[in-house]
Amino acid sequence: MPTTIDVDHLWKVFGPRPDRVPGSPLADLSRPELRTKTGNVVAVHDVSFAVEQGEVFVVMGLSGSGKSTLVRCLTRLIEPTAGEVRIDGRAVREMNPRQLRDLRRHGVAMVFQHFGLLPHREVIDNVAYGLEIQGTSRAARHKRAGEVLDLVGLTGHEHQFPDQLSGGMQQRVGLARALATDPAVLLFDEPFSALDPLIRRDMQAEVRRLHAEVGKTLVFITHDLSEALTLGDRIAVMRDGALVQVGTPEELVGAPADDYVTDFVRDVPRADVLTLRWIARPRRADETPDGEPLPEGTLIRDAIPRILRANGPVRIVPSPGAGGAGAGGAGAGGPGAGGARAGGSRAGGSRAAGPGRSGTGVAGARADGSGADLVVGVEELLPVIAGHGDRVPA
Ligand SMILES: Nc1ncnc2c1ncn2[C@@H]1O[C@H](COP(=O)(O)OP(=O)(O)OP(=O)(O)O)[C@@H](O)[C@H]1O
Repeated sequence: MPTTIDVDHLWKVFGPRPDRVPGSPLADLSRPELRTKTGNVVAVHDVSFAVEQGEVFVVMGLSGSGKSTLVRCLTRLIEPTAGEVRIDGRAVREMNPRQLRDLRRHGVAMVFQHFGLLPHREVIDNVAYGLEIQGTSRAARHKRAGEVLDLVGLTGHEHQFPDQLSGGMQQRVGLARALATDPAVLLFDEPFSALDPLIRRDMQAEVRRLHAEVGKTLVFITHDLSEALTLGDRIAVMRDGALVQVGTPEELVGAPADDYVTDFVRDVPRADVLTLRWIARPRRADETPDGEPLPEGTLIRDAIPRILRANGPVRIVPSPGAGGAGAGGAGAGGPGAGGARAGGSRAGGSRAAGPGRSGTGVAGARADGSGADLVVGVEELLPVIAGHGDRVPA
């Protein structure tokens, strides 16, 4: 899969003489120490990652961890202090003002929490705004705006004004406006955090549906873990400007890189996120598997009744199209299901996919040469169902 966004050792330092911080001993100071000593804040701290074409990449972290600054640096809405960003292979920091304008008009669109709609323009003209700036004729831009309004379920509302719509509908207009110019990349900065929970869930479903339909590359900021797990093919967890871990929902929940990530995922029901590959083990010589085998990408939650009913362990087989022991994919039906996309990240703290317990789980079992005869029995299920499966040592 081609890389759409490539971020390489990116820094953003606010305050006086920011250039002196990246790569110097000052960068090792804590945020409060650095602020006291120099008046600087490192909002983005030596961050590297790659987003593949068509991927939904979520950036998650507590308030102040640097999510917004990082995402704004991608199109230089905030000027990075050091490092490189490439979008579709083009070095963003080397772009001149005209190239940068082109990138923002055609290549990358943003959807913000505050919808940023123009209050005195009808919905259709809000959606067509980006096309108008591009110089598209009125008829052509209205035609396109009508198409994307249909895509987000707002046909019939073309001639209303934004304040005549609910918050959820206004955010759909924001989505339609971002889609109208057919950008390759959509950046979402906490777009749904002002919406009430039910509408928020609707909008998350809408984003998943649109993603399946239009196949754009999405970068989505949230501080909400369940939103991250619902939407993300991969999730990058930020703390104090740095990336702590980049991984699939399954990797974050199954193998949190440190206490910060562990705290984030503590209350996630593991059986709802982890798949059978996480707990599969080699069959013992005295065991006879029972019943139809289960694909390794099956969510543990969905396999529980089968495994509990079986007379003996159930054989685990590769998921269709999974390509063997690539344990990085979310697998069939998992949150953020969408194939093995764990590769490509150079983030510090990112773990190899798989359960990390030697001899257990698909990756471990195959790595120790025990062949493909893997099983899951009741004894593997119990720790997960009880909610305290083995914690992976750091
Ligand atoms: N213009 C600025 N000048 C100085 N410091 C800034 C500026 N913008 C952001 N910061 C600081 O950079 C750090 C990262 O801020 P940022 O807004 O990127 O975090 P965030 O994770 O997006 O937070 P939130 O979820 O609250 O929006 C914070 O400590 C913030 O105070």
